[in-house]
Amino acid sequence: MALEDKRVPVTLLTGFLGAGKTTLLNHLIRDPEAGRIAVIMNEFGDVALDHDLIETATEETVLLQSGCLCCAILGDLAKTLTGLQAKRDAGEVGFDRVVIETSGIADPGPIVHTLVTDHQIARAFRLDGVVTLADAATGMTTLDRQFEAVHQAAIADLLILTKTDLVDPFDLRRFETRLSKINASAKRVHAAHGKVPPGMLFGLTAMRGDVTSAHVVHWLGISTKPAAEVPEVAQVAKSDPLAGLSGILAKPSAPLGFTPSPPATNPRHDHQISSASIEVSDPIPVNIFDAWLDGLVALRGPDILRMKGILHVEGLQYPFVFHGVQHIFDAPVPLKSWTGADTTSRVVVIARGFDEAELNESLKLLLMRPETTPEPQALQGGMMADTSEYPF
Ligand SMILES: Nc1nc2c(ncn2[C@@H]2O[C@H](COP(=O)(O)OP(=O)(O)OP(=O)(O)O)[C@@H](O)[C@H]2O)c(=O)[nH]1
Repeated sequence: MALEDKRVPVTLLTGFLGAGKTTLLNHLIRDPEAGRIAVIMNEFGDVALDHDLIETATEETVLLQSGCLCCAILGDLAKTLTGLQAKRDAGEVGFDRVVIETSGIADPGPIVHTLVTDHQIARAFRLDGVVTLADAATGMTTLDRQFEAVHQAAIADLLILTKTDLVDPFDLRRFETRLSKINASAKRVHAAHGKVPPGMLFGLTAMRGDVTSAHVVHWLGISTKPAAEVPEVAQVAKSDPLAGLSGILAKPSAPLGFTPSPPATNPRHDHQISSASIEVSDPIPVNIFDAWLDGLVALRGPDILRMKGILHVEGLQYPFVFHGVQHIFDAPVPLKSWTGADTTSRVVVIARGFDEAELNESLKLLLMRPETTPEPQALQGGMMADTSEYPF
């Protein structure tokens, strides 16, 4: 039976300058179906305009000003969240969830890191999803010019296209295609002037112990085709599974065949973004997964915009869902109530500066099988070493 996660869900609402975040938020907080929401807003610059534009339907609206949330005032976010929690515990305010509206130029990565790694925050709050608004009218140019906008799209669980009324269907399709190349796993919807049913914005990640397999597959956004049916993957699985593994592992300077990141020559274009996914039908030995992950993170950590997946580990009865941004991972969540015979692991990676073939090749390492696999509990270090107990 899965333990109920009682922490307050936090939605990160991001999107480039003028994408329509405040417009959407105004609709949201007026919608009775959205429940009680505490809003944290961040504006970059001296004039706190958005704060004035937000109607006072929420019990608690906090403005974080004079700096960008993703850099200068990350510490303020931690203080604000813990302050909100203290007021809630004291019965001074009531809210069931928090929405953080980032400034338009914020890189959402560091904010996600803070939500996940700050122990005080993570005790009371959990990331419920990243919602990114993409302006269909100006989005193409913004993606060309601003890497923050590319990262905002890449990290999203849900992409909301705004201002679709201002573009013709052909341009809209081109924009959608571009977004799908940056982040194939995010669901995409259109919103006219910020009108989105609240239910669509919430419960986006599968980082909860009580999720269903359908929810996980939806969150990962990849097909449910078994690995054996994917010709390229099946071929690798059948070739000598250990060929190269020990050799690769014996070369710590280039573990698992990854090459160190080349210096970014033009970080402002999303053609440097690639994504890849894999499905592995049989449980993965924990040391294979740890070796793959360690190698990827050690050499290419800063380039990993997002990684998520469900993992069936050899020797464990139930799978885990995991989620990482760059080298930082949420505590993996064991799905103890998982039922059914499906043991397919699914992993999705969105990265910068990778050749897509290289990314696919690295994922195929998850199909390798050593002759003997240590018990998961016996392993030291690595992601799985910390996951034997549900932390909440
Ligand atoms: N035509 C059209 N305009 C929209 C739509 N959504 C929002 N807008 C307008 O876009 C402008 C910017 O919207 P905001 O909600 O302030 O955008 P924001 O993302 O909060 O902006 P920043 O805080 O500056 O980053 C406003 O004038 C909105 O009325 C839409 O679907 N269609």
